[in-house]
Amino acid sequence: VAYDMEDYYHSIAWLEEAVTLFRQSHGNWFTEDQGSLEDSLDYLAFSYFKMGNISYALTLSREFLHHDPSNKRIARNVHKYEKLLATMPPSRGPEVEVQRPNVTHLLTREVYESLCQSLGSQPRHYQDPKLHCSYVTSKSPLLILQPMRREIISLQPYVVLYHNFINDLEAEAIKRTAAPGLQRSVVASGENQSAVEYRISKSAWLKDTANPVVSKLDQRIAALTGLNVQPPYAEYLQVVNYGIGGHYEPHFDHATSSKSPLYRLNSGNRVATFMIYLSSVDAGGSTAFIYANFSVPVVKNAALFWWNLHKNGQGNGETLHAGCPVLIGDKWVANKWIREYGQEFHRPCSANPDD
Ligand SMILES: O=C(O)CCC(=O)C(=O)O
Ligand SMILES: [Fe+2]
Repeated sequence: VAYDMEDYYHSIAWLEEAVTLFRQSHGNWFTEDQGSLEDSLDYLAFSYFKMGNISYALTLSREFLHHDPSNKRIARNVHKYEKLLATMPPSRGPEVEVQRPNVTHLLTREVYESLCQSLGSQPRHYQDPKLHCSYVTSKSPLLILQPMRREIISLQPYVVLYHNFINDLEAEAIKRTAAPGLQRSVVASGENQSAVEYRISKSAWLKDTANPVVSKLDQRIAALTGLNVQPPYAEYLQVVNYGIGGHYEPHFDHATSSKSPLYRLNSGNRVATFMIYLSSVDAGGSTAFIYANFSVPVVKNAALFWWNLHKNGQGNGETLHAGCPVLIGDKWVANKWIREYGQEFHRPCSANPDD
């Protein structure tokens, strides 16, 4: 993706790693998609050439020819690089420094990357006693019989983590039911939906009839949030699977324009998100809240809940969040998006923009 987008800063980092691994494997490295040392050298040499480091592009291309002397295109490149170097004044000091691209579509990149590289939020309860853990036993019989362990992660925006919301058997049932229907995830773009490079995962929608576990989860979500999760006041359960490198760059879950397909005439905007972690992940994959400046590590079987809208119906800009790239392992989550309509008596409106 980086190479195709001419983001050579990132393609060089990935390809350097690939070339190193291929070199160390002495030809015994088999990749799923038939990648090879020669492929990586080819792309890496061209990335360096584009960044102006011609002498290193030449070194890498010669290494390529050492392995595959018959490749005419690379032979022509070697010739071209030699000619270029001969006409260039001898360089002084280090070669051209590779600059990090200034990605306009992601102004929040710095914070996003640093939150993803940290270990996730650390307990901050000593800073603010309101950020505490407690058992939730509201009037619901479900919760009286089985109190839920709630950790308040942030007050503005309001984000809480319910530990052991689901059990291992239920999580397996959800993944097993969703697996055959998984398809490349899409996002709302303009008035349509499309696959984009900033959301890399597969997903499937599960109706409550797909498996009895789905309706059990619906009941539990309703008991905990006090919200109406009956269609059309909530969406079906969206099960998402991220592989290595899978991610979802900073975004809002709610519609920021009434033209967005996320905005539904019969149910309004997405008032809240209830996201269940169906797996653990060996490294990476936290959920990062960019403006609020914290990240939540993947806690298997826990569920994260937050309000996307203020009580006056406006989107809460503080909820900008992301699914960090998975580095090792794979990650499964299930999203339940709850709509504005149908909640009139469960979450009354307020004119106060701070509510
Ligand atoms: O995977 C995550 O941690 C976040 C997912 C997310 O934000 C989404 O699916 O809308
Ligand atoms: Fe999201």
